Amino acid sequence: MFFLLCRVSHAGTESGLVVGPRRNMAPVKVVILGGQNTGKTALCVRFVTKRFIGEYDRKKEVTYRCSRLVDQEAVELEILDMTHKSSAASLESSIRWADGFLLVYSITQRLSFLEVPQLKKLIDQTKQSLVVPTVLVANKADLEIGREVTTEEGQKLAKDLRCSFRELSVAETSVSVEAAVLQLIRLVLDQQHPLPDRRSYMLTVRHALTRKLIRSKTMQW
Ligand SMILES: Nc1nc2c(ncn2[C@@H]2O[C@H](COP(=O)(O)OP(=O)(O)OP(=O)(O)O)[C@@H](O)[C@H]2O)c(=O)[nH]1
Repeated sequence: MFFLLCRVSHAGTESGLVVGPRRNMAPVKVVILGGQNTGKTALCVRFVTKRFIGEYDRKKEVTYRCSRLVDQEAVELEILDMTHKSSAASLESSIRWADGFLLVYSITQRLSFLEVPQLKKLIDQTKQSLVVPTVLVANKADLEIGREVTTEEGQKLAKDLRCSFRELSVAETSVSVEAAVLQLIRLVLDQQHPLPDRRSYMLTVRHALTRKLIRSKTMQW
């Protein structure tokens, strides 16, 4: 039997690496959203356990907890796996809770692809932001014979919706799943705590604007 609530620890001084100071002590909160049977649970389980388990007896939302080393920082993760049956209220509160999103569709189900823009709109509206860390995941790439959505369509949609894009097969390998989730974590961390050079750029812009404002006020007086 598979345990729905897992804790897998990969943090610490794995491989003798020195873990640097954390940019973020709070867990990074991720929600997985998408249409029915797109492989959301399979993706969560693959990420947490590295295993692909074909069928799941799951009727409600499940939160997985684990940790990872991301760029030599230990990061705690909470991943909420939504079902396609989740109520609108629960969907909205989950979106409010999350820091980042994995939007999953299946390349063999065009309908799941067509549902993505609506979900992204709901995320943007609920978060009241157009820069919400999001990775669009095109799953089931192993089922080429049943493909209904091209890679180019996926890439274009991701660009239109301001998301990163990954086409992968949860069934085939855990490497691409790991890469997709880590990409999302980096997007979240970078948004929460911009890199020093980006921060100093922002400060330069702010100082320049302040100087301009002071000068224009001085001229008015
Ligand atoms: N061939 C293939 N099958 C996959 C892949 N990922 C998931 N599946 C299968 O797709 C089916 C649905 O997977 P789930 O993970 O239960 O999908 P879900 O999105 O969580 O489903 P809901 O409960 O409807 O929300 C299962 O039979 C999985 O084994 C994949 O990459 N390739």
